Amino acid sequence: MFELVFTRRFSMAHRLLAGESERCALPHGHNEYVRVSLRATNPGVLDGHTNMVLPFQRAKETWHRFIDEQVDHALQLSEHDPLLDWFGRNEPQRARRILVTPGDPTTELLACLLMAKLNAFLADDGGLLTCASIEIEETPTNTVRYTGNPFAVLPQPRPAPKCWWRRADMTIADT
Ligand SMILES: Nc1nc2c(c(=O)[nH]1)N=C([C@H](O)[C@H](O)COP(=O)(O)OP(=O)(O)OP(=O)(O)O)CN2
Repeated sequence: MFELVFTRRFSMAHRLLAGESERCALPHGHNEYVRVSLRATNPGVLDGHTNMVLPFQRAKETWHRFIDEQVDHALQLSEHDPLLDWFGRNEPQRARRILVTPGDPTTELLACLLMAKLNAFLADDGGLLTCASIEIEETPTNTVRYTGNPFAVLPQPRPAPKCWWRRADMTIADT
């Protein structure tokens, strides 16, 4: 079966409060790569004319716009992080650039949130493709890969329509 594989780079900052590492609890940044593999939902044969699963541009346009305009240079914070309140009170304009996660914004969580978001975009575009796997290279030495259904592992803190990763829009938070 064909897979269309697209890679995008983004910069981000986060901190992890619930784990054991004091180092990770201080805000810090990474330049990351996200690589997605897309499969046809109803695979067919090449037609002898266009010979495409789908034009690359159509398959990746909304996704790359989301990564470039919303994820790139966003600060990622847990919805329990007190820094969220600080930004809301002191820099409300910048608070809109915070990607808010259900619990600590680890690479595992981000991979599944982004996969769910991509699948929402693909479903909204006719459901011709679905994301089969995602990889996030957090650092040159650490990569997380997820294959399968992201909802099998994602927390569900609120009803589905109130979770930004389930909506086919450009939101990165629910507040
Ligand atoms: N399972 C996870 N463990 C860790 C995550 C994560 O998302 N999932 N994230 C971090 C921190 O973000 C940390 O900044 C990166 O990890 P670390 O291994 O400390 O990165 P290094 O660049 O220092 O890696 P080296 O290969 O040791 O140079 C921590 N853990």
